[in-house]
Order: sequence, then C-alpha cells, then structure tokens
Amino acid sequence: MSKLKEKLTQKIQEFRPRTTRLVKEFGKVLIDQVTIDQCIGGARDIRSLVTDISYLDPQEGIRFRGKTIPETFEALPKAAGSDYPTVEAFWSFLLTGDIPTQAEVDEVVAEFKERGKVPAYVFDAIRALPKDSHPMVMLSVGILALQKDSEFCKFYNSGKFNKMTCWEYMYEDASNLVARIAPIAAFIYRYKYKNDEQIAVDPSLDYGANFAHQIGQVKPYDDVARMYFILHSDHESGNVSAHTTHLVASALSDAYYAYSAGLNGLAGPLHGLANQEVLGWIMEFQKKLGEGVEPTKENVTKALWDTLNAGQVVPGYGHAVLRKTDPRYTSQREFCLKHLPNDPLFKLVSMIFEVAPGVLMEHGKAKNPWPNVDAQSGVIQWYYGVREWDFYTVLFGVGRALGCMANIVWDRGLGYAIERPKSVTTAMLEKWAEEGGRKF
Ligand SMILES: CC(=O)SCCNC(=O)CCNC(=O)[C@H](O)C(C)(C)COP(=O)(O)OP(=O)(O)OC[C@H]1O[C@@H](n2cnc3c(N)ncnc32)[C@H](O)[C@@H]1OP(=O)(O)O
Ligand SMILES: O=C([O-])CC(=O)C(=O)O
Repeated sequence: MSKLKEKLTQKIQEFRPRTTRLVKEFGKVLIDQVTIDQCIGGARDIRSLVTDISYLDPQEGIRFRGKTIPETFEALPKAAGSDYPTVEAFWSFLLTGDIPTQAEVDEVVAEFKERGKVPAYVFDAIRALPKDSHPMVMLSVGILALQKDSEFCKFYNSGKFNKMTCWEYMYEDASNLVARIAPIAAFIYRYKYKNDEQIAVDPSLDYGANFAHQIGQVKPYDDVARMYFILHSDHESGNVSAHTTHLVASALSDAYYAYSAGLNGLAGPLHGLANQEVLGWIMEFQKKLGEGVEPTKENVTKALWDTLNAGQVVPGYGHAVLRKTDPRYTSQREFCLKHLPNDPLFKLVSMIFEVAPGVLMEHGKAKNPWPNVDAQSGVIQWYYGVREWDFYTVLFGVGRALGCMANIVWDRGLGYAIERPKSVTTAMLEKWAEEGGRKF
C-alpha cells in the first residue's frame, strides 16, 4: 500500500468516531432553517452539506484544509526550480490535511506516472465524436469511458461489498481519474486544435509540467498549469460541479460516472464556462470597438451596460457565496502583475475590474459586484498562446477533479448516505405562506 493510502486509512479511521458521535448524540440539533425564497432560489445558503476538504467564507474566500491560497502555496513543497507546489503535493494535502514531505510527494509523483497511463479506448471514444463537439463534451465522454475499468464498480459487483472498506476502491478510481484527466485534456487539445499531432508523456516531469509539455508549452507554463489546477480544485461542496459529483457518487455510482456528471455541470455558463464567456465577451467588445480604437473606461462602461440592458449577465462577476473579490482572482492577478504587466488584454481586464463593480452596483441586482476566478484566468492562457478559449473550461475541469475526487473518497470513508432532499409543491408553499410558516 502506498504511504498516502496508508496515511489516509489512518486519518479516515480516526475521523469516523466524530461523524458517528454527531449523528448519534447530536443528530437533532438545529443548525439552520429553510425559507420559501431559499426553496425557490437554488437552496442558497442552506447549511446542509458537510466537507472538510475546503471551506468558503463569503468575505475571505476559499481555504483549502484550513489554509488560504497564499498559505497553501507557501506551505507545500515546491516543484523543482519553481515557485509553485506540484499538483501531487496538493493532492496529498487535500486528501489528508497534512503537508507532505518531499519524499511523500516524490512517491505520489512516481505513482501518478503509472496511474496516468490512459487506455487507448478513451481516445477512440473521443475520436468517435464529431470534431466540432465542445471540448467539455470530449472530456466528459473521455472520463465516462474509463468507467469500464472502475475498481469501485468491480468491488460492488464482487458480492463482497462492504461500506467500511469501499472507500479504498473509490480511492483507487479517484487517484486514477486525477492522474489521467490531465493527459486526456492534453490529448483533446492536440486533437482538436493542433492537427492531432500528439506529444508523448515525458516521464521525467511532474503533473503540471507534463501537462504543459503535452499541450506543447514551455516554461513558465508549467507553473501556470500548477497554479491553475490548484486554484480551481475545490470551492467547498455546494457549487454545481462538486455537488453534482457528490450527489451522483452518493448513489454508489463510481468516480467516473460521478465526475463525468460533475463536468457536465461545470460546462454551464453560470459556472465553469464563465471563463470562456469572459474571453468571448472581451473579443466581441474589441470587435465592436473596431480596429485601432483604444479601450477606455467610458467605452468599457458602455459595453457593460449594453450587456446588462440586453438581459445578460456580466461573465466573471458575481458569486453565490462570495461577497468580496475572489482571492483566486487576486492570486491570478498577482501572477499577471509579475509575468505580464504590460499585456494589452491584462490591461483591459484590469480596466473592467475598475469599472464593472460600480456598474453592477448601480444596476442593483447582483448581490456581489466583485470579480470571481473566471474573470482573470483566460488572460493568462491567452498570453501564453492557449487562445482556443472554448478549451478553458477543460482546464478548469482538470483542476476541479482534485477537489471532487478528494471529496468522494471521504464521502465513502465516512459512509455518507444517498442524497435525497425532500420536495414540496407550490400549493404547499402557498399554504405555509398564509399560515406564517409550516407547523411542525
Ligand atoms: C467558478 C464559478 O462558478 S464562479 C461564477 C461564474 N459565473 C459567472 O461569472 C456568471 C456571471 N455571474 C452570475 O450569473 C451570478 O453572479 C452567479 C450565477 C455566479 C451567482 O448567482 P446568484 O447567487 O443567483 O447571484 P445573485 O443572488 O447576486 O443574483 C441576483 C440577481 O443579480 C443578477 N446577477 C448576478 N450576477 C450578475 C452578473 N455578473 N451580471 C448581471 N447580473 C447578475 C442575477 O442574474 C439575479 O438576477 P435576477 O434577479 O433577475 O434573476
Ligand atoms: O462556489 C461556487 O458556487 C462557484 C465557484 O466559484 C466554484 O465552484 O469554483
């Protein structure tokens, strides 16, 4: 057994009594109430999910295993010659909550090289799709195709299924999925945009560097990949992609079924696809502005109002939980200030950052007028030559796999139940509204 799995076994065993005690001794303690607008309005803010992988504070933003983004980057062992940690170090951290030693990281790096070998049938399945399919369709199909080799599914069908040990098989699938999703994404990139000229894995490289290599990028894109995958990994478990993955896995569907479904949610324009939408919005804006006309605060403001007046959302702004600028936006902005301060697209995105919050506040609808992660991520990709912006959500999907997979390993480890909230009818809501609330 690998050291990581050994450690995880110990962590899960130690953790279980906490969950058991909460349910047995404190199961009926009230922690929230549900109002009619929450019921109709997307269950916003209802505290009804549990995860210890990350927590999102509305003001402060995300903490991974208790650490802010800067603290996470600071604490983890870095890739050789890099300012950023390896994805493998981060995976170990997300799973266990412990900062791994360099030796522990090296073991995961070596393990991922084995796990990361993608079976040919995955590529066949992707190639069978029309080439103009969205790359998120390709990614979702590629992940789903892996299902036939699911260890968890085999264990379920073995007749020896056991709720206490099934997490171990989920862990195998989750690790394989994480190791394989980046090479699958790289394959899609080369297949769709680079004439299907594939680049073989370089066994000397870590996860992020190998992804950079396989899509045909050179340094410092290895750091871009590491940073990007880590930043996009997890955002507690109520967001659409994480929640979908958790929900599907709660039916004891394996990691491949669950994450393929999660990716389909990530592909929505109000969620992960917003980073593609941001680039699309900017390109449309520049086209309308015309050749040689400089973006100014005035013409950016006008374009934002045009979008709002047309009944559309400003992509990359607003959030269901956050009420301040997303620290993932800030982290990427800091990267841009260091590596591409004079890039015209970065300057334009910065100008949008200056005016959009004011416009959204004046518009008066969005509860959060500040930028989210998606407002900034495309600029970096564009700068390094990854200009096919319909691919950006695939990059998000590779990163999000880390959080979603860590979550479902723990879901099974702690024996979480099949998810099944209760529905009510509109007539019931009307009755309870008149009565001043549901009588218990
Ligand atoms: C990785 C991520 O998923 S981050 C989010 C990525 N998505 C985007 O950037 C898309 C643009 N943003 C949005 O659509 C929203 O802010 C969401 C989906 C992120 C959050 O949705 P909600 O929690 O419902 O936001 P909120 O409570 O502020 O919505 C209230 C109203 O403001 C509107 N609003 C919210 N954000 C925006 C925005 N960026 N532009 C215009 N209107 C907005 C909503 O559409 C809603 O309008 P309605 O009452 O007519 O339906
Ligand atoms: O938290 C959310 O609802 C959306 C988001 O930013 C993410 O999933 O990364």
